[in-house]
Amino acid sequence: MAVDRRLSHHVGRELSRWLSAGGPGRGAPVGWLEESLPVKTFEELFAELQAKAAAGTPGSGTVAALDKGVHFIGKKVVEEAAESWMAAEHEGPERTAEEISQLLYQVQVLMLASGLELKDVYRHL
Ligand SMILES: N=c1c2ncn([C@@H]3O[C@H](COP(=O)(O)OP(=O)(O)OP(=O)(O)O)[C@@H](O)[C@H]3O)c2ncn1[C@@H]1O[C@H](COP(=O)(O)O)[C@@H](O)[C@H]1O
Repeated sequence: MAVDRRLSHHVGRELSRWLSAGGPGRGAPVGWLEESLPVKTFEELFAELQAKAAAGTPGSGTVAALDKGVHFIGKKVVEEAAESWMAAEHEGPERTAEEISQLLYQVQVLMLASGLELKDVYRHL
């Protein structure tokens, strides 16, 4: 079930990005979709999550997670860290990258739940 939900989240996110990028184009070359997908950086994702948290955006998984609190979010961080580790050992680089992206997302949600901004963390790097 976890894999189904993750796949559905991934497909939905990619479809939404594809539509934002203009959807199907006449004569689009093979591979156009993959190559035209915008890349979301760590900073851009954090700004997006901050804005959703501040607005209490309806339907946002981030807002729902923040409502559940640090204990719930902390467990998600540990879950995604373990899945990243397992993917790195057994599932190859593509799956590892996917799991790490989810780990980075959950870490950002934990930062928001803790009242931290990027600069608060960056100064320790
Ligand atoms: N990168 C992510 C991302 N990675 C994981 N998740 C969610 O984090 C949750 C936990 O992921 P799992 O795959 O572990 O979930 P699960 O185990 O299948 O299910 P449960 O643990 O929830 O039962 C799921 O609900 C995922 O959908 C994410 N949710 C959002 N983002 C990004 O955050 C942005 C804002 O999202 P919203 O706040 O939902 O609009 C999006 O545009 C995305 O870019």
